[in-house]
Amino acid sequence: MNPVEMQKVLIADDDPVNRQVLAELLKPEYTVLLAKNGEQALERAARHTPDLILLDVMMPDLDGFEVLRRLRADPATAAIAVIFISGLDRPEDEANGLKVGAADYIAKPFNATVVMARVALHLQVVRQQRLLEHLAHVDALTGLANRRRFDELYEAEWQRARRAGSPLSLALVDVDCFKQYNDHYGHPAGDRALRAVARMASSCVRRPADLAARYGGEELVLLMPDTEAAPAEHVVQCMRASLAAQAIAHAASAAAPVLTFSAGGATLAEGETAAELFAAADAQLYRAKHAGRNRVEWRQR
Ligand SMILES: Nc1nc2c(ncn2[C@@H]2O[C@H](COP(=O)(O)OP(=O)(O)OP(=O)(O)O)[C@@H](O)[C@H]2O)c(=O)[nH]1
Repeated sequence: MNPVEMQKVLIADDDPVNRQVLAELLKPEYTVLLAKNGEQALERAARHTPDLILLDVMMPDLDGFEVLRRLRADPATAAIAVIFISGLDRPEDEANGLKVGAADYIAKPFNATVVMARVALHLQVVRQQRLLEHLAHVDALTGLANRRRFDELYEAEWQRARRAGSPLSLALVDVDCFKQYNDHYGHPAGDRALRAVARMASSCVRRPADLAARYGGEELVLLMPDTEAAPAEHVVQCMRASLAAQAIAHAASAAAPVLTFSAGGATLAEGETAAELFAAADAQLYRAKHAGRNRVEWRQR
């Protein structure tokens, strides 16, 4: 396996011998990170977001239980799987470890084969969870974020913009005469055309915080936090120019002989709700359609 694809395991144990034994065991298959106390474990977990933490229960200062509690309290580390490794081997210790949220509990002295098998099992679960999360957030046809993902992020970004007083821009992009495109070229060609528009969106929406999502059938939405109206409109114009450069024939379009889209945008105004901003962008899209399509309309302040 390519090392960049290796899953990351953090070993947190105050005993250097244990750390070394576990590290030697795991290194051939995983990227191994080490922490010699609870504070270091929290710091490394926040910085590297490992896929799994092997966490010693009895450590000076912060013990494993407290480390787990703090991991869960921080949204950035809350979902990381934790396996306790502990010298406490009574059934009630094990039950307690599982009760506070560990995925598993391994008593010392541990058996290397069992440790490897359990680590592999839990990392497999982590992989499957990630895959499910990915599938739940991605539109299968275009590979863009789906509407569910947009709805989640839109609400969060709107809250953030209101709190920080930062700009937030939103654009709705709707392919022109797409019904006619499907009718003329067939549904599979329509799907390919939608993918092409989605590629334009991904290549023009470049900032890490930006989001291009498929909102519905032939409609995309672009969410651009910390972006004023002019640069946001520029992104949409970039998309329009990129699509024009592709010159995908659309013989049945009333707008142009090639595939085009109309877009409407707005930038968050003082006191505006998320729903109002969305409605404002939608109203601009309506204007763009009614002014002849193949254009971008942006709400003026
Ligand atoms: N190929 C394909 N077509 C889709 C998909 N989703 C929606 N559509 C089609 O997109 C078309 C949208 O049609 P309308 O809402 O009438 O809009 P339009 O023809 O683009 O007209 P204007 O927006 O006014 O330019 C419908 O024919 C849908 O069947 C999809 O995933 N693939």
